[in-house]
Amino acid sequence: MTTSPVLTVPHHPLLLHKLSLMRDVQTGVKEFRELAAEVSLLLAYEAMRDLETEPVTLTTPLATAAFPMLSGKKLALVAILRAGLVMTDSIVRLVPAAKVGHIGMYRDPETLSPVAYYSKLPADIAERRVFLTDPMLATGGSAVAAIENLKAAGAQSIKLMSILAVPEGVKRVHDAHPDVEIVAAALDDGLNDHGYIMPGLGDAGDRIYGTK
Ligand SMILES: O=P(O)(O)OC[C@H]1O[C@H](OP(=O)(O)OP(=O)(O)O)[C@H](O)[C@@H]1O
Ligand SMILES: O=c1cc[nH]c(=O)[nH]1
Ligand SMILES: [Mg+2]
Repeated sequence: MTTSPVLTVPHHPLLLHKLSLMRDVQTGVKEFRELAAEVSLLLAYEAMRDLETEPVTLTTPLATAAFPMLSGKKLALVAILRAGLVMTDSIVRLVPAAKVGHIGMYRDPETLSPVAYYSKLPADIAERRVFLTDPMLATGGSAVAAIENLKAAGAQSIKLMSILAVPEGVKRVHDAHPDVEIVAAALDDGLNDHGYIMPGLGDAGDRIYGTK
């Protein structure tokens, strides 16, 4: 059976409002970082909608009955550095038993190709559902390289969580990895001549960490 690649854009008012504040050039580092963390939680709510549960018998103060608890594969959150870090740092509060991996990668400003400089992943990543985080899915080069890294390490179930995506980035990821579902807060128009998402929010890493 073949299935179509999945892109999910939740269109939730809270998510869109916070994303609009992130886009505003007047928003400073502290507020941008806080908003990125909040948007990440809302994205995780959507991305983790299909986590498995099983009934577990519990006793409330009034009755004993079966209630849903998470079951199935354990989770791994993997950040593409730097900008993905703010997302995993936030989401891990929702799923504190998740293991956290890091893939260091920056995009060469001339070629727009990803340059990998670090990788540390959970040893049992093959047995975990992986949520890969990077706020910006632009050309898609970084995400495709990170997914290749994850699959080479054995990962079998991967979802990509991005705050902003553009159609060319989504297509590049899905052409290379049709099994990877993408969850994004918004799908913007496209890329400018420097590979930046338009209208976008600028350089996510620089806005999170106050660098230039
Ligand atoms: O889809 P792509 O065209 O590959 O671009 C997206 C990448 O660019 C940004 O990282 P950046 O290179 O700025 O690194 P940083 O997070 O360290 O700032 C962003 O966080 C993605 O990783
Ligand atoms: O718009 C963009 C594109 C790539 N990386 C960013 O941080 N922003
Ligand atoms: Mg950057």
